[in-house]
Amino acid sequence: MLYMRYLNDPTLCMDSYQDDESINFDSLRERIKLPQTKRRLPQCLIIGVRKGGTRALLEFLNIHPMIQRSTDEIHFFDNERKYNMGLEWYRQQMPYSFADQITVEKSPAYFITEGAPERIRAMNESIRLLLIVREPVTRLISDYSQLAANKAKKDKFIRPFRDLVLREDGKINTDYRAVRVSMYSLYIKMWLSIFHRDQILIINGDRMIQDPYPVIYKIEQFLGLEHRVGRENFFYNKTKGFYCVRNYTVYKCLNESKGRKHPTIDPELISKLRQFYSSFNHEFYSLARQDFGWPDE
Ligand SMILES: Nc1ncnc2c1ncn2[C@@H]1O[C@H](COP(=O)(O)OS(=O)(=O)O)[C@@H](OP(=O)(O)O)[C@H]1O
Repeated sequence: MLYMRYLNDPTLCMDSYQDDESINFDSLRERIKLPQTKRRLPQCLIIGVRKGGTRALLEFLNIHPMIQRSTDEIHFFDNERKYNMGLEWYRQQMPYSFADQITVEKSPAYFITEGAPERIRAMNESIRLLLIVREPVTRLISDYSQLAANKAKKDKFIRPFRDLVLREDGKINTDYRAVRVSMYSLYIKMWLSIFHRDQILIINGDRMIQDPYPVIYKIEQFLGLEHRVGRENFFYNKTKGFYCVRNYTVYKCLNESKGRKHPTIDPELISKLRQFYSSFNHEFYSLARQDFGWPDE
């Protein structure tokens, strides 16, 4: 009965980064299927951007009792093999939910994948999309830090940031994927050609780091949800240097792969990168109908 209450009230579930002593609600939900629940295709997707704060956003949203989220990134719409397994396979990857709950999945690669918007529209043309972006140079450095950390784990050689982002002639190396991902205007165009602007909420990831509460409040409105996530659900953890979440049972921060220390980059190179992104940024503001105010140099 106690578990029934926990399972019925997902405000009590902050399961993706639970420690060993806590109850793992995701796995419990998998084992105890409540009557009236079933796996449903997502009605809301976090489409990106990589290193924008997608995991924090998903976990913050998961505090809401009317939201159920897929803990894993499914990569259904950006992976041919998975896409060919069909929508029924995708549905099976989703958590159990009640009919009035909203299922959310996040895979940051969707944002940059050609064809993903068409595939998503074919699943649900009235889907709600969340895109969280960060200042493009910060995002690039974050992306590099992740790739460097992965190489370090495998004892592989890590090329310096400068060598990857600059070509031999000193121009910005747009062949480097991490550089390209921050050229947001290129990708938002393909989404806006498929979806109505009102179906996409674009979130400022740098602001969410400073104060997650208003961001989640806005998303509650966007998704037509009752306001249920309060300021009291967030607390700033000095050691982590980021906001973490709490409710009746949980007091948790994202794991160490989120909020990595970034390498120090030569300010001249930062300035050069900002200049490079400037025209893409202004085009993005105009398409997004939102001025993010990112520095032009
Ligand atoms: N509350 C909270 N806790 C920890 N980290 C936070 C939080 N809010 C935003 N962020 C930022 O999220 C960055 C990782 O972004 P993603 O989760 O989108 O990364 S990924 O694309 O899924 O790998 C991560 O980037 P790095 O700082 O480079 O690690 C964080 O800056």
